[in-house]
This record gives sequence, C-alpha cells and structure tokens, in this order.
Amino acid sequence: MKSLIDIRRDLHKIPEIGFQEYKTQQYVLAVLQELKTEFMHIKTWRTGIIVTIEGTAPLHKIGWRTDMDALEISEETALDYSSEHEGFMHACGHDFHMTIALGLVERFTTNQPIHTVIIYFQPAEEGPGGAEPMLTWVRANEPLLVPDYMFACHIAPEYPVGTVATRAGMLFANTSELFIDLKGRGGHAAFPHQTRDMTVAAASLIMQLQTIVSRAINPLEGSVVTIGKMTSGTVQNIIAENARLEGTIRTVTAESMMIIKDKIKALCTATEIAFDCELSIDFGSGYYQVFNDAICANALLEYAATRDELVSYNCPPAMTGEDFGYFLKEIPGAMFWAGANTAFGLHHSRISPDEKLLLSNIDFVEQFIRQFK
Ligand SMILES: CC(=O)N[C@@H](CCC[C@H](N)C(=O)O)C(=O)O
Repeated sequence: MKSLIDIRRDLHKIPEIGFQEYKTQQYVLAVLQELKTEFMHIKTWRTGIIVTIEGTAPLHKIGWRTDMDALEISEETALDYSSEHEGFMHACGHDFHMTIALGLVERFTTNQPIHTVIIYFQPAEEGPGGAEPMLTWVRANEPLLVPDYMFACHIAPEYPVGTVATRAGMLFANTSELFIDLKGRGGHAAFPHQTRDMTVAAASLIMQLQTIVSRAINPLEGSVVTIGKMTSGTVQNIIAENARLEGTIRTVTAESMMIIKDKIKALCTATEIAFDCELSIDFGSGYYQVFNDAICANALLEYAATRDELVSYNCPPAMTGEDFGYFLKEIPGAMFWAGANTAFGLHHSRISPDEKLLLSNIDFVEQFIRQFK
C-alpha cells in the first residue's frame, strides 16, 4: 500500500459530489485489493463500499464509517496536490476520513482483530444523504453486515492534532436543506412599475427569514437558518423575473424544525402577496441529529484519556449536520471530532488540515477497537 499521505493526496485531487464518487470508489477498491486476505470481504453499494474483516473470536461486530464525497467549492490552497476537478474540493476532510478508514483496514488485515470490524465507505454525506439508503439496503440484502456498534470521526480545524472531542447525547444538530424559487415578471430596468422584481423580493425574504430564529425559537435552545446561495436576474439593466435561494436549517429539537418550516412557509406566502409573485419551497433532504450513545461516547473519551499523546475533551454540541446520525438512530455508537489544526474552517476554500492527524487517529481507533469490551 502507498503511504497514508500519498493516499490522502491522491484522494484530495479527485473530489466528487454525492453519488458521483466513481473515481473515488475505484481508487479505494484498488487499495483494498492490495490488502486482500482470506478473512477480508468487500461489497459495493452504488458508489459506496463495505469491507468486513472477520474477527478471531468475535464478541461484537464493530462498525467504522467514513464519508466519501466532496463539495462544490473552488480550491484556493495553492497546494501542489490541489483538486484536479475544477469547482470541486475536499473541503470537509472526507479525504482524511477515507484515508483513516484505509489505514484501519491495513492494520486489521495485517493483525486480525478479535472482534469483527465492518468498515463503511459511505457516499453523499454533504447531500442528498447516503447513510439512510445505505443502511436500509444493508438491512434488506446483507443483514449480517449491520454492526452491533458504530463509530466515526470528523476532522475539527480548531483543535490541535491528537484531540479526541466528543460528548454523550447530541453532538450535531437536526438539519434540513432549503430551496426557494421565486417567479415574478421581468422587464426593463427603467420601468420597475411594469414588473415584479424578484431580486428585491428575494432580498426582502432573506432579511425576514433571519428573524425566525430570534423571534420564534426559545433562545436557550438555539437554531440556525442560513441562506448560502442566492441567484437572480440575468444582466445589470433587466429586472429579474426569477430568483432562487438555497440554504439550510439546523435545530436542536424536532419541534423547532417544525416551527421553523411553518414560519418559512408563512413568510413565503406573505412575500407572494407583498410582491405579487409565485414562490415554491423545497425542503430537500434532512438529517437526523448525531446523538451519541452515552456508554460509547464515554468509552472513547476514557480510552483517549489513557493515551499520553492524546487530549480527551468533553466538548459542547455543534450545529453541524451529519447523516451518520441515521446510523446512530439504529445502532449504538458515537462520533468524535479529531483535531486537525488548520486556520481555515470546514467548507473553506483554503482549509488545509495537518496530515499528522492520519497516523494519530489510526493508532487511536485501532487500539480503541481492539480493547473494546
Ligand atoms: C459535517 C458537515 O459539514 N456536514 C454538512 C451536512 C450538510 C447536509 C445538508 N446538505 C444541509 O446543508 O442541510 C453540514 O453542512 O453541516
């Protein structure tokens, strides 16, 4: 097998979005073929892969999950192994997550584990969500590949390498995507009274959407409504006939999610009346919160605390979303933040995590799984 750093850099060069991880899948399968032993088995599901390494005397089937997809962002790191797919980038660390998973396969195929280890390479975490359909397919077609426990990590730019940060209960929020299309009447920029300007309607709606969390949600709970993308119009001297808003909702409770969706519907109806236009709303895909099993989360923290080279941190929850939440809804387990020590945050075009996190986390997770009772 190539070095971990070479593998991570190779994967970094070929970012692909959800359910289009074709080159990524081929690359991972090629590495897995090199590691093949008689006690390792490979299955594929769409662009995902499931690797089973049989245990020598298994008490449990322990699952480890990595995501595989990338984001629509143009990379600006200037690294010599930057994305070769213009407009796409591994800006959320999934190249690291996959390399950690491959490192674990190497460790467990070199030195067979006691427990059976099942490694999920899961597509489409950034959207539309691969965890739920993958697990549904596995349950229906390969029920023996459903683990008894499930673990995963996510890189954390703000923590030093060697940090293992997690908590019992909610680690990440409930999410829902949000797409709003506005249709009015375009026309000459000099005759606004003859038109229905969707740039102005969209701008007004964005400002109103930003009042939902502050006025309708219990401030002790916290929620997020973010519009990440707005498109409208065609050229500078034509009033826009169409506009589109794309965003995401994050909540701590299912009840807040319902309240926010209802308020969005109400504000869209009000915009239709005020601006004499038509709006349509699509809530896209939604993820169930990442809710860590207390025993599993504490087991991660306690084991990390025994290792001198690691920092174990009982961290607060975050409004990030993760479809790993679907695994945890059905299987006890936990996710943790793995320190990545980089100045730029997740989803930033200049994020460049410290590659030392690879070895540090492979060592930690391998030993954690080996000693898991
Ligand atoms: C870890 C992470 O950054 N996950 C994404 C998940 C996005 C889900 C969906 N596309 C949405 O935007 O609601 C995140 O943005 O938190």
